[in-house]
Amino acid sequence: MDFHGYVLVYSITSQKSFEVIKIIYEKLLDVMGKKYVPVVLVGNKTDLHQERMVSTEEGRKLAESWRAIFLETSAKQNESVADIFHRLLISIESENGNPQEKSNCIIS
Ligand SMILES: Nc1nc2c(ncn2[C@@H]2O[C@H](COP(=O)(O)OP(=O)(O)OP(=O)(O)O)[C@@H](O)[C@H]2O)c(=O)[nH]1
Repeated sequence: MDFHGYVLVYSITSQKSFEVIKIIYEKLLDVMGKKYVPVVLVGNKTDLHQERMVSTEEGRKLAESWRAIFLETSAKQNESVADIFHRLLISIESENGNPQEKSNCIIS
């Protein structure tokens, strides 16, 4: 099977999940033998903002260091979930050298 991009999700309420996602990313690059892979980094569970352990800034900085897209979501409240896949597809298209406007992939 051919993989083109990845969605890596951590919980904003868990520092451990944030650390684990870094390890997963490194292993991913290692296995694929690449220096770059299209990734959307997702901080999930924004509805639990009172239990937040990972700041938005930390997530954003990590994504920047990977040249990844960064989003915070609440799967529970279905907030920005469709956006994850839309933006991943744009990132994959761009990696493949296809400009966004030429894409005929539609997500609804
Ligand atoms: N409040 C809240 N809970 C969520 C959200 N997304 C998932 N959960 C809950 O988090 C728990 C773990 O969700 P899973 O989908 O099983 O995620 P997982 O990565 O397989 O979790 P683990 O197996 O615990 O590592 C479940 O109880 C979900 O209902 C969210 O956006 N907000």
